[in-house]
Amino acid sequence: MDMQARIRLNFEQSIRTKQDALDALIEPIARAAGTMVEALLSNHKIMSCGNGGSAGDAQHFSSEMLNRFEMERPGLPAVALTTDSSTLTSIANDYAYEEIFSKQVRALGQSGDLLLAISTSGNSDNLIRAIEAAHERDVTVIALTGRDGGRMADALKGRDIEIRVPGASTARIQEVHLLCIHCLCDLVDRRLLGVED
Ligand SMILES: O=C(CO)[C@@H](O)[C@H](O)[C@H](O)[C@H](O)COP(=O)(O)O
Ligand SMILES: [Zn+2]
Repeated sequence: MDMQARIRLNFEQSIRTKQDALDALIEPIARAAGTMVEALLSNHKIMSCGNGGSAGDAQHFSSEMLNRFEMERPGLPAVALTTDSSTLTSIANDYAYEEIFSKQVRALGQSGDLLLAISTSGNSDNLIRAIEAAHERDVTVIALTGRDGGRMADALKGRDIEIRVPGASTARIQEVHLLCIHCLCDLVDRRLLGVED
């Protein structure tokens, strides 16, 4: 396959994955946005985490909360657990890589806060541990997953929400995760600012 055909295929697969996800994800995204608005209005914060590209997504989300998305508004309380290299390396070095997020959730998480946990496979151990730590702290989890939801889907409980992208390719799932994150930011802004349409 030549390069141009390959590019066309990537675009087409990305479009198809988004199209397939639309009907399945409208309801959980709306519910997750409602949960975020409720938490933010009660002065709670949103922590976020993920590995690799999903670490970038976690930071993408927190920057749009802390700074702004598309509308002018005060910054909102969010913290990406993926950014402090001293904390990440010391936890991984002294304990285990699996603990890099859970230890931060135990230190920072307070009852009523939220954790946005992002994984395409749903099987990353450090995210499973972060979810367990969130439950210990009465922190509700919003999970962006893919494939069959993996072990993360099984770890969720109570008011937790899973936004599971139907698909098998990590890259394509990540592309839909970013769209979900932008939907969440858009809905949060509109609800907080009272924009009707
Ligand atoms: O961005 C990509 C692939 O597109 C990679 O960096 C990918 O995020 C990494 O392999 C992650 O470790 C995958 O973790 P997960 O999505 O299965 O939790
Ligand atoms: Zn990637």
